[in-house]
Amino acid sequence: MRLRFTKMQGAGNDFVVLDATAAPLAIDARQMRQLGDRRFGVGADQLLIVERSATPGVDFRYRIFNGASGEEVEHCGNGARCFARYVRDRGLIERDTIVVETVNNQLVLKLQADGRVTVDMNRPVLEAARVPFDASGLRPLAFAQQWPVEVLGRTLPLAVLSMGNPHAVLDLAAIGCDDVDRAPVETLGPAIEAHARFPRKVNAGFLQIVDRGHVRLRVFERDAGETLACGTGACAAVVAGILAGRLDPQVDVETRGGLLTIAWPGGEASVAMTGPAETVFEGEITL
Ligand SMILES: N[C@@H](CCC[C@H](N)C(=O)O)C(=O)O
Repeated sequence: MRLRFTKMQGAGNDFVVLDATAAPLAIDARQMRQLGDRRFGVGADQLLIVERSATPGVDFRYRIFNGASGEEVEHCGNGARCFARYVRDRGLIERDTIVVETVNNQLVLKLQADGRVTVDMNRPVLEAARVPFDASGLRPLAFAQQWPVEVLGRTLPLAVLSMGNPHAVLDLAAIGCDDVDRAPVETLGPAIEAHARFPRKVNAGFLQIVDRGHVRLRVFERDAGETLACGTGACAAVVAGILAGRLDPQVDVETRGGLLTIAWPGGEASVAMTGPAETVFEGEITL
């Protein structure tokens, strides 16, 4: 099968985007992995399939797959911004405000005059069971979403929450690390990702708080390894920092691939994420 694709990136988190708005696309997990493969395919952290939506008031549906596993996932913040740029640049919609549904959510996206995209990421889910996180036998730490979790022989205070997909955030101050570049992402990342308390695995965030409005973040993503940025991970880290009383309601998140701005007033309010989204190249591949 020959397939046209668009390669995009949002803060260095990269995507292969496929257009299924005119006709359905039948791609299996093996073909997904081939598209995601950086040597035998195009190469991407995630693959996005754009479809029309049948739901009244919703413009599109977009599906997200991790490139390394070919598994479908619930949410992708950087992907959402690239999706918005994609449908607008291709003339699939004329409006600057777009409503899209994912497998478990509806999102509202807004293209800004400066080229960035703002996504209403909905409210964070803090109930452990809904992350999902198995908290049996554990007592929460000072904040309801923070749990003492045994990882590689040490107890880590992990903030556990869902942004539609599962996240565990480690404030590096808790392990005496003051520079995210020296965080033990390669060792703790895979151990947290596959920890038995997360039945659907988890994205592991490593947070350095610079000041109340500025953090640095690395994320070891579920089924993707460390990426240059993770949009849902940035939202999860800021929510965790705000709930811990360590961050203001608006925070600049410095990732290895670029800057994301996250705002959350707290409570039942939505998290807003603003950041870049760009097309890198287009092409055709035989699968
Ligand atoms: N890069 C993403 C998240 C992609 C999905 C994640 N790996 C998962 O399995 O949940 C983002 O920008 O949010």
